[in-house]
Amino acid sequence: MNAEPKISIHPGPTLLAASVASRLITRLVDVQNERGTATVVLTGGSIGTAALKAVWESPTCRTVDWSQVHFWWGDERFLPAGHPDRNAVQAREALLDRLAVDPAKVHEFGSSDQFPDQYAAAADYAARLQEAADAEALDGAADPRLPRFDVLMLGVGPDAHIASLFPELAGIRTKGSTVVGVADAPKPPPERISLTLESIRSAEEVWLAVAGEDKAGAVGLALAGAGSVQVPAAGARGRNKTLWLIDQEAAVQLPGRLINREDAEQ
Ligand SMILES: O=C1O[C@H](COP(=O)(O)O)[C@@H](O)[C@H](O)[C@H]1O
Repeated sequence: MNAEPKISIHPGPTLLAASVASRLITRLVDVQNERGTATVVLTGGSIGTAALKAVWESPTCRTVDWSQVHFWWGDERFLPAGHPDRNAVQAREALLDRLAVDPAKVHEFGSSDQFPDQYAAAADYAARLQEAADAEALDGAADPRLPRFDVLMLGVGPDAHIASLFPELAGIRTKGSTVVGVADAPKPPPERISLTLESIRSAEEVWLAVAGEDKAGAVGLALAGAGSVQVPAAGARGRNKTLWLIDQEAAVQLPGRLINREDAEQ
C-alpha cells in the first residue's frame, strides 16, 4: 500500500530548492538518530541539483553525519564518467565533493567507458542494489532486491517523465526488474539507465520537486489521477509518504479540489 500524495506549494524555484534542502537535512538527521545510517536516492534535473546546492549553503548542513549516508541515483545518462551531463557529476559538483562522504557509500551508475551498453550498466546497478539489500538483511524489507530507501527524490519533465522513465516507452512498462536500460529517450541523451517504477515505489518516502509553468500540465495530470504509462509521475509514490514540492507556476493546472486540501503540507 503506497501513500496518497500531499502537496506543498512554494512561491518560486529558489525557495522551493531551499525547502527541499531543509527537509532533506531534517529527514537524514532523524533517520540517523533512529538507525545510524541513512539512505537517499538522488535525482538529476534543475530543482534536484539546486536543492543539493541549497543543502551545502544551509547553516544546518553539518547536522548530518555525511559519512553515514548512502547515496544512490534514480537515473543516469549513459555517458563517459566525467561528462558534465551525468547526474552524478552534477551532484558531486553541487554537494558531494564538498562533504566528508564515505566513497564506499556513493553508488553511481556505471558509465559508457566502463560498460558496452546501457543494459550492461543497468544489470551492474541491479546487482549492486541486491548486494546492498543482502548486506542489510532487513526483516520485512519493502523489496528483498533493494536496500531500504529512506528518501527518494525525483524531478518531473514537461512530458511527466520521472527518473528516465518516459511516457509510453518500454522503461515505464517494465515489471520484474529493479533497473532498466533505456534507448530512444526523447530527451537527450537517448541512452540512459533508470530505476523502475517498482523500485521507486519501494522507497519509504518519495519527494517530487518541480518548478515552472512548462511542468504545470504534467503536475496537473499526475495529481488528477492519470495512468502511469501515459504520465509516469502519476505512479511515483512512497510507502509512507508521497510529497509533491512544487512552485506556484507548476501548480497552475492543479485540480482545484487538491489546492485547498486540508492535509496539504504548508
Ligand atoms: O533528464 C532528466 O530530467 C528529469 C527532469 O529534469 P528537469 O531539469 O526538467 O527538472 C530529471 O528528474 C532526471 O533525473 C534527469 O535525468
